Amino acid sequence: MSQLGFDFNAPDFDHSGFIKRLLAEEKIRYSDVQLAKLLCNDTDDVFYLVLLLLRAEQQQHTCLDLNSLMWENPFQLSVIDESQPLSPFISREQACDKLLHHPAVGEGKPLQCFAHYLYLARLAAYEALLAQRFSALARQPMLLDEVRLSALLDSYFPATNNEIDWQKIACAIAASRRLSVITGGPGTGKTTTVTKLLAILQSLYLAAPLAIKLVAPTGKAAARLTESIKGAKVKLGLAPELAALIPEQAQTLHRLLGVIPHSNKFRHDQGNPLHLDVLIVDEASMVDLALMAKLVNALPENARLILLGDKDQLASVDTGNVLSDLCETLRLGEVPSYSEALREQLKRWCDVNLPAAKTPSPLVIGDCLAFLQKSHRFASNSGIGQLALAVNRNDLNHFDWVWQQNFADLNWYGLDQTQYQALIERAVDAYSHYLLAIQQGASAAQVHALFAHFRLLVAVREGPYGLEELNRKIELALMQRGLIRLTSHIYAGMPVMISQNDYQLKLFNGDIGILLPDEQGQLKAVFMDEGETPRSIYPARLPKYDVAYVMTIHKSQGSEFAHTAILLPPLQRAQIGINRQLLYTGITRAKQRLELVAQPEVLKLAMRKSVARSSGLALRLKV
Ligand SMILES: Nc1ncnc2c1ncn2[C@@H]1O[C@H](COP(=O)(O)OP(=O)(O)OP(=O)(O)O)[C@@H](O)[C@H]1O
Repeated sequence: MSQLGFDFNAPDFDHSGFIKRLLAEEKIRYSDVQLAKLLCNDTDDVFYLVLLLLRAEQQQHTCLDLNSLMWENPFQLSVIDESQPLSPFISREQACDKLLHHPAVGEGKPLQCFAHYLYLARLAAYEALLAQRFSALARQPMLLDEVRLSALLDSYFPATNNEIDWQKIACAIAASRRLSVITGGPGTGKTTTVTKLLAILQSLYLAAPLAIKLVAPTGKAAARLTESIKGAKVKLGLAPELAALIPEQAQTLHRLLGVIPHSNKFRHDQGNPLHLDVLIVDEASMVDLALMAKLVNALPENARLILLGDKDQLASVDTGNVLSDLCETLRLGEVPSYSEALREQLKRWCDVNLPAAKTPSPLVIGDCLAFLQKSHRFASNSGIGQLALAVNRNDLNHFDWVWQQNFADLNWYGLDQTQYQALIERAVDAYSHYLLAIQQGASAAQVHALFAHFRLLVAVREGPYGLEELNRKIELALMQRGLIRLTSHIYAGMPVMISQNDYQLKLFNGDIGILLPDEQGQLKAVFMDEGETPRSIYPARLPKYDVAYVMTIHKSQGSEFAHTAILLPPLQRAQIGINRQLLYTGITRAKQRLELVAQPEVLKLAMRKSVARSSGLALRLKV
């Protein structure tokens, strides 16, 4: 008997049968087997660990966490026949020992180990670089006029009551450090805080104003940041000379870094750093490990990096979970664990006495974190805000309470054929406004604004509850109402969402265009880019796209809609891909009205299921 209690990896273990079963159950891909064979000559423990690593990478984990691996059934095979082995390993100890002594593992080798994590070398290198740069930024001291900073903080955050002003604390932290992370849910004032921060920084360095750049991961998110900063500047009523020193125009990260066509490198890197003093990255939860590493690597010496985002949203589409890893120690309702030195500084600058941390922050970047927890967008009578809170905390009592309140901004319909059909009709009503505006000759900007008012969000692509089928059903219903003329596969008013980056055309995953006739009546896809200027492209030249009446919640990240509807599949189809972060992200896309079409059990299932991605970043950032 083995240490795992099963005699699976006996000398006569049927490797080819086991691999066939992994392929048949779609636990691995054929190409994974080929790659694993390249790295390991034998079908041994390390071979299977590589298969598991490749599987983890496809699920966007940065590494394979050997501590949380279910060694008895690591591939999560279904138990059909008791005599069929579920694990190729004799014991965890033996597998780990073989791994450490394997010729493909180690510094400069294709596989690397760090603590109890196994990596593909490329991802280990990104993670190590990021940890090293973040630590250096967090430790780099800054010269500061404390008296002036304190006076500026007081003028931008006048004391109102006895409550701790966390926005003021966030500003104090970000003004005094090279690295800061400001996280918070929707409407907690991240943009307002950062606008005040920029005003404070420019006031501190008035003699030589700072070069400030604003970026976001997608064009849509950059456009939103531009709008929010513009709005926040107006609300703050800044003196014109100071307002002029605060940029409004945000750009995409790719544009800032300078895309090189057909290359995964950027024009700006360590050898050719960016020209800036302060970089603000909004929607940082969407930035994957590789992009964040390349961004941080391209920062010039002495630059400040300020990351903004909601740590509880879905992680980036690609590998990693950087923002969430950085904010790992933050808990809703709790004061962050700041060092004694920072608490002293905050007392001097903000006149605030923060309680000593129960345990010191284990992270080097602990003093760089600011957590905004009070929503200023959603009043206590807003159902959207309360529902987001209940879901985020997985608080079923609060969830039930929310639905007893009959909030005006919240509707929940169950899921049956009638509700499904009614949702399509409501979507058609909502989309009729922008389509009628096209018929009346409205400008592209107006059409885009009307289209952006409403969106139907779904969890999946395929099947009756998925993006593709629902897009077709909405198109058909729009045609039946005479709102579109569906004579060919493209038509006036057709909304498209780009699903593949095209660096030449400067069209990026998530960009939204609407097909509109030009002066000659020729249909062109019109995009609004990050600014107000429309850009037209012949439909035939477009990279891969989806019709955009319906969007997956994943793709909706970084966007907001005044009116948002969410459709979730029934329980029997909801086991994969439905989780708390997905539901929370969907809910927080809604600004004024949210409707949910879902079974209660599915909402509760989503709340229970929190997903985490394996990564060693937090461990590398340990003090
Ligand atoms: N301290 C405050 N007191 C009153 N209103 C505030 C305060 N901070 C922010 N607001 C208002 O709350 C709203 C949301 O603020 P803001 O856009 O800065 O939040 P955000 O966290 O950036 O939101 P988003 O979810 O869009 O990222 C704005 O209307 C803003 O003016």
